[in-house]
Amino acid sequence: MSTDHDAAGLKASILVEALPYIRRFAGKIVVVKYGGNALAGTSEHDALSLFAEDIVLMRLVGMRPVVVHGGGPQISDLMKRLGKETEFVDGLRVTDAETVDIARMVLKGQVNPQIVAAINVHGHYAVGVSGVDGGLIRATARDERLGFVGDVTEINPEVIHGLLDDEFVPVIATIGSDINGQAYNINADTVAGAIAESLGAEKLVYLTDIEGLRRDVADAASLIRQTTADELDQLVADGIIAGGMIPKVASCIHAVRNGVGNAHILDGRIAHVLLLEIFTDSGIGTMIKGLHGTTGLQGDDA
Ligand SMILES: Nc1ncnc2c1ncn2[C@@H]1O[C@H](COP(=O)(O)OP(=O)(O)O)[C@@H](O)[C@H]1O
Ligand SMILES: CC(=O)N[C@@H](CCC(=O)OP(=O)(O)O)C(=O)O
Repeated sequence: MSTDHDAAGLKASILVEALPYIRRFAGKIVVVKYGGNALAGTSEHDALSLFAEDIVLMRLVGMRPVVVHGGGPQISDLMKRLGKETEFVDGLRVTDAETVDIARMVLKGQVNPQIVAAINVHGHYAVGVSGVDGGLIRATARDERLGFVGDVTEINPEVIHGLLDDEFVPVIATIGSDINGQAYNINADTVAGAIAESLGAEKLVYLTDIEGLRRDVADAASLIRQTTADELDQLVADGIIAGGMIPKVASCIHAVRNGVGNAHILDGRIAHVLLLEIFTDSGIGTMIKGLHGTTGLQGDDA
């Protein structure tokens, strides 16, 4: 009997703890980058279902989530099946004409509808778009040695505002185009940051395959719970941020210096990690504090 009461009390206290955050974040835009690795976790279907539940819950309590997704491992899989070699330079996939077609097929044809469908199990919430739709992402070639890898030159967020105003959850595949209609393959981390800035998002959240930033990649105990753009500049200069973490951290630094409230790096493999970050006092993962951001950390400006 008393255990039943304890369990019920715990459930109630979790809901009560969420209340101030539900109030605070009502109407706020949260850009969530869902990496291909998070999607390709041990149990793909379960990981995606849990993620979809979090997005739907955020939307139902009045937040305005925007999903930007990757699909790197999935592009590599198809390339392998087609007998094509994959080559990365500084974390970016060397993209010839055939590879940009493959990237477009995988991102807009496979990963995007998978995420949209998982969200829409719960109702008619999600709409998938690519950066080509509504001229959302204008891009230009980054470096001719990388082929059709794009740098974002401009974000035209009208199509996203339209979807948000109609209460949809935009799900964005990161293919952009130049003024001549040429498609480019763009790193999803970079796009998420640029979109968060253009929307003046309250939060930019990266879901990845590690619990957050570490001072020493090999030491789980060195997790950084809260940091600033200035401190991150130093960690980058010291070579502590490496590999696939570099574009995430660069985007977080840029975003919090350009109007985004806070940025977060979280472990997408943890069940309901988004809810744990947004709706609990303790938060989770690494938070990069912006100038205007509010935090979920106890004793802060809650
Ligand atoms: N300082 C650091 N703290 C945490 N992870 C780091 C750090 N430096 C490099 N990494 C690496 O970055 C990886 C996440 O980047 P990546 O594999 O590209 O993720 P995703 O596929 O989700 O975009 C981690 O698994 C980790 O190995
Ligand atoms: C230019 C470039 O490298 N583009 C990425 C786009 C997908 C992506 O970024 O996916 P993740 O977030 O899952 O890594 C690629 O081709 O893999």
